[in-house]
Amino acid sequence: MDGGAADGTDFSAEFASERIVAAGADELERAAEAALRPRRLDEFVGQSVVRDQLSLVLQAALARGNAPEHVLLSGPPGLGKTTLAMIIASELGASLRVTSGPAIQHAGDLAAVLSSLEEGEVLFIDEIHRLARPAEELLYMAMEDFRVDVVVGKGAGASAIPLSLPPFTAVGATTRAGLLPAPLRDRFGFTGHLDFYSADELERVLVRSAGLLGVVLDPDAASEIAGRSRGTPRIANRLLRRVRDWAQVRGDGGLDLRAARAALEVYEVDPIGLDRLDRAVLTALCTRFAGGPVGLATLAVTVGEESETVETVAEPYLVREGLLGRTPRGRVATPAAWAHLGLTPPRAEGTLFDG
Ligand SMILES: Nc1ncnc2c1ncn2[C@@H]1O[C@H](COP(=O)(O)OP(=O)(O)OP(=O)(O)O)[C@@H](O)[C@H]1O
Repeated sequence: MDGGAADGTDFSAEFASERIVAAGADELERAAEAALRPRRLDEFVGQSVVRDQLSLVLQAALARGNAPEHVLLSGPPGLGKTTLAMIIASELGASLRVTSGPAIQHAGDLAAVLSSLEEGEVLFIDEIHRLARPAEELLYMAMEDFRVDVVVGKGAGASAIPLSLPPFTAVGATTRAGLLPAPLRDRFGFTGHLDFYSADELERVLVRSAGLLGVVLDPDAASEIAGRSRGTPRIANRLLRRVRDWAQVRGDGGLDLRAARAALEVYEVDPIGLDRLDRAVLTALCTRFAGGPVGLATLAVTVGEESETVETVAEPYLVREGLLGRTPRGRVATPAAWAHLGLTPPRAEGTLFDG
């Protein structure tokens, strides 16, 4: 995953993969997730707008007996893009081919995948914003004209042989829709943007997952875990597995409120989903710098982290939750940050004699 925050929004999980509240997942976790994936659109919780729109696109295509238009799914990691791609294929009764931007090094790699597609297949390209330029250009042509030029030979003797492709549906997923070049974006007939889930939706995700894991989750435990899951089903499912561990090893096996709170305390995930690093940043900002403004580099040194880690791992969620502000003069703690830490902000100068 990429690291920078060129557009001010960063969904990177590069540094975050070991955190319990990381939005990204490693291979091992993806295997655990597979069992919890909804298989049909009506099992997919939340995202009602995208779900409804997608359902229309798919039903219309099925009724016409055509492959549907290409679909672009955008949004932060862990919100269900891969799951939706799998659902699209299964709703269409089509098989799914999976690849990703980073896996395609050369245009030839993509040409090989495209030329082996069968009619109606769904081609899922994860992290599509990371495709190399020549592959991207090949993809435009394939998506628009169902054709690729296969280059035979090398140098001056090379020639391009046009090869027509059967109709297929490309499903692209990206965490950074803004990074997609317009010509590529324009080739998608339908774009769905996934947003963070409400606590209520996450509770439904958790209850469903608990059922699949064969455990009973008390409603107040579901609500407790949902509140700490940062709007992200992947995090909710991960916390659920940790609570299940706690209940099995230290509790009586029941997934109740006590087990949820105790387990999440062990993993240092606080009631609004902040972890140790998030809290260290906020605490330093409030107690060492009187709430700021303070420069990123100084703040990072104070918590013993790289600036990039603080910026890409901790800050996006703190900003999203309205706990930290990024100003031209540096980082500032908001009144909500002081309140969350149970601290009283120093009285601002000029308000001393107010009232
Ligand atoms: N709407 C949903 N309902 C139920 N479970 C969901 C939903 N969305 C995601 N999940 C679960 O969350 C986990 C992560 O989802 P998924 O892999 O689809 O996310 P993603 O957006 O593709 O993430 P990434 O960009 O990191 O690949 C999966 O286990 C999936 O089952």
